[in-house]
Amino acid sequence: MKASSINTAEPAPTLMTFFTRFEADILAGKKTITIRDGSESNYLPGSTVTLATHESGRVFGQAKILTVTPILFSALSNLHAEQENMSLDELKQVITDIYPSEQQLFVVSFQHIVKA
Ligand SMILES: CC(=O)Nc1ccn([C@@H]2O[C@H](CO)[C@@H](O)[C@H]2O)c(=O)n1
Repeated sequence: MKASSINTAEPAPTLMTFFTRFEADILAGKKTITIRDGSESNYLPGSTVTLATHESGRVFGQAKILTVTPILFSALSNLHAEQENMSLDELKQVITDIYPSEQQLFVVSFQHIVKA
């Protein structure tokens, strides 16, 4: 990973937002990773984050951050798709919609621990 990809000036975030449509899968333990760009890659493994909806900021639980791993868009595989509870085609479409033309991404794995 390039040093310039790591934002060392900011403290590790304690809030992680998700589109509301993913809430049920997260609470059911079916979605255990999220894929973010460099600006959202500063999560600290071992830390606990509050989960909230992107649309309204409604808190729906807490999760423990397990790992943060760089990944190129071109290296996304069925393993990632399984952990997102979607097909690889769906996952690539979702990521392209959120992060157009971004190659360098980060897999953030988490364990959902508390329901709000
Ligand atoms: C709301 C917000 O700030 N940002 C994001 C960014 C990503 N995601 C989801 O993570 C996976 C890979 O990107 C897919 O399931 C995405 O839909 C999300 O829910 N919210």
